[in-house]
Amino acid sequence: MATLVLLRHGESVWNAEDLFTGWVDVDLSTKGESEATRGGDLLLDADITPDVVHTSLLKRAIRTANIALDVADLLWIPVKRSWRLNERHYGALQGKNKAQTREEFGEEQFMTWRRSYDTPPPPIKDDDPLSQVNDLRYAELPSELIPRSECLADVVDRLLPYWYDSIVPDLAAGKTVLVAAHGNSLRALVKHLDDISDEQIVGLNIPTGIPLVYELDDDFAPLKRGGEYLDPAAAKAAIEAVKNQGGGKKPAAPRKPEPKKDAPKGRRGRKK
Ligand SMILES: O=C(O)[C@@H](CO)OP(=O)(O)O
Repeated sequence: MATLVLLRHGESVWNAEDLFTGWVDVDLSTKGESEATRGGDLLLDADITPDVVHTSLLKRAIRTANIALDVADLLWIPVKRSWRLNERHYGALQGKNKAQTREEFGEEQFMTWRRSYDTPPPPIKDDDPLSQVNDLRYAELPSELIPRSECLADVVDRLLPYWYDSIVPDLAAGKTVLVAAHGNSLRALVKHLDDISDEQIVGLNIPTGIPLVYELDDDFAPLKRGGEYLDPAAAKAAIEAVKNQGGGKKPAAPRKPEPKKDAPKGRRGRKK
């Protein structure tokens, strides 16, 4: 048996402004820092002591992990970072306001870009100031691996090699693993862990800053599907808030007005 803790970063300054973020490296808001602190408190209260932390290359996840681990006096544990845990690349939508995008393109297109499994937003151009092609932290990645836009299926494809090659070996060694990442990279991981269908994953949202704990069996499958949030009531409310970003399903106020293959099924910790 192994313990896996998933932690979405605390609220970022762009979450607070309702902007599509993706690979843009924005910082935590003050509220996000408090959420990260509470994440650390929740780990302490639950007596969960991570042995190793895996983060993306983006500071909102890195700082969330640091703040939470500092609370637990665990800043010293080994850390591994990978672009494969980054947020979904939001393509040309990066930096755009969600509510305005919804208003401009309509609810259906907005939700297709935001939550459909296999439709990526329009690609970002390489000369766009919000493109990551010239970002130093990806300098060793072949240019074709740097996304210009991603749907969730793309995230599953790029995340799973890291799951198998880096996270599973830590779990197999009996370590309690903390993964500090992002709404959509964690949705991709949860889809894999809980074997959620392409249709069902559309409705799954991950709240900021609340640890989600999975106990895994010897095949790295969850003993309890969906795991357990350390503060279930707060998680429920926060999930609704994520769902409703950009105006959600609420009626609009009167104002101006190629398929990807899913991850192969089977044992979750084994390469197929
Ligand atoms: O903007 C983003 O990068 C993500 C996460 O904040 O947003 P969404 O929940 O709309 O996919």
